Amino acid sequence: MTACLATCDLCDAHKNASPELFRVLPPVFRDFGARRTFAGPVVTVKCFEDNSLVKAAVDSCGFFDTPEGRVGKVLVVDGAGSLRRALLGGNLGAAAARNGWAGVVIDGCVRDVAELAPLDVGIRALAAMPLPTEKQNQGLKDLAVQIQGVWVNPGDWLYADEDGMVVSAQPLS
Ligand SMILES: O=C([O-])CC(=O)C(=O)O
Repeated sequence: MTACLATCDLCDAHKNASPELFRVLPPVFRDFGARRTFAGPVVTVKCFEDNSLVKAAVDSCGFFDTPEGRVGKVLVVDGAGSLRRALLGGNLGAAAARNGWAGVVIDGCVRDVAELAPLDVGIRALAAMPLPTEKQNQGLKDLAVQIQGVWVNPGDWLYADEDGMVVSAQPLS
């Protein structure tokens, strides 16, 4: 299991680090899953009101095994902050939990809030929106994305807890 470090402690230790190494996401995300604290290496998707690649990601294996134990990954979705469509709902959230993802962070919306609430996976998004997307296989994956103005790169480490979310170019200890 990945150690979940307190974001406040990480900020105390790294607040003067260069933004290439350490970034803090703006405090505009709501918590929708049962896992309030999560951390892991980042995988990215960029899409606009089309969650085809979000579905493909959460349907795939969300972890890898190391000699120190299992490491769950964090899917970071640049949805351009759209409040018009939901990029993840109960089915995709359940897939993320089942496939061992540590968390899903969406710069956009989710739906099926009651179904997401008990899932053992971190889920952060801007808001709830009942409208789904049209899946038309549009989007990009494994690229640097901007989440609320903050760069997040594939392979960065994301740490989330009740105080917020931080991103580091290296795993932190
Ligand atoms: O499939 C979708 O577009 C989102 C959804 O409703 C779900 O994950 O259950």
